[in-house]
Amino acid sequence: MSLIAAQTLVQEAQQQHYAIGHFNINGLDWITTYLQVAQSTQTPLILATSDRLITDLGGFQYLSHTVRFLLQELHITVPIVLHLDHGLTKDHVLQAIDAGYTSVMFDGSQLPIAENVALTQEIVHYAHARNVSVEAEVGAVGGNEDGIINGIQYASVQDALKMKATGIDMLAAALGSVHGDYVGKPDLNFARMQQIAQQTGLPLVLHGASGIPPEQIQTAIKMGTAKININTEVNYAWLNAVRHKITTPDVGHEPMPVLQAGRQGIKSLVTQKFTEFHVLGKAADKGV
Ligand SMILES: O=C(O)C[C@@H](O)[C@H](O)C(=O)COP(=O)(O)O
Ligand SMILES: [Zn+2]
Repeated sequence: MSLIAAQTLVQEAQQQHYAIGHFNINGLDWITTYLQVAQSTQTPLILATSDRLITDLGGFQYLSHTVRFLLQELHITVPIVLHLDHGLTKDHVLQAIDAGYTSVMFDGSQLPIAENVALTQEIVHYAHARNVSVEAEVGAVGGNEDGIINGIQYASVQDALKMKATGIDMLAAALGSVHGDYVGKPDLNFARMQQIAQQTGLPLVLHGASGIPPEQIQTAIKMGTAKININTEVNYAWLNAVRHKITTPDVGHEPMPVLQAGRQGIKSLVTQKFTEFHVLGKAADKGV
């Protein structure tokens, strides 16, 4: 199957109360493992590359060609989206589209809302003419820097409605989630999430989902969250598995057993998240 855009996947997920897993790529092992888990469990998947890592990962063209090649090579038949995560500039977003990405996020969360909306509008025109889905952000997801959480700005209903008018396909409404490790408990504003979901009707995206307890994930899904972004927890799963393997006495000098342990760590975590998001097996349900 070739790559697809995200809009039908997230709309179906929103209607049927499950969420599509968005998993970030941190190297070739992440791509192959994500694809293998998706295929073996018959689960649709969003493969995401964060703009901040594009150069280190080889660039848009390399990533687009590699993913397309692997779809053929691994005989992938389940729906797969290639998504640009946290696109930093309009120029980068258009480059990703031109390289063959099937979904993009423009992250204008640091801009005044009028500028964020205006740039998103231009991106929507360009993307939709090429059947590429668009995600935008209102409010700002927080971050953990040196053990201090900062930068959280709760999204307002007014800003969400302004962003909906651009014609976006899904909305990252920042409501207290944090990228990376949480300090203390996540403090999500579910009342606001419900208002934004009801008044915009858009599938919502939950960023910074690593470390959010399963019961809060279930609440978010019930309220209309249809795409959930995970990076930190996958990377801990990989790191812990690699660390464990490397410190076994008989590890030897071959990298492959260590890399295989890392892949297994990724696989277990992704399978667990698919189950939590109620998306496991959804490609089989549809007879894809
Ligand atoms: O780390 C990145 O650049 C990608 C993440 O921001 C991703 O969009 C995300 O929201 C995952 O959050 P995490 O699970 O808390 O790392
Ligand atoms: Zn994010």
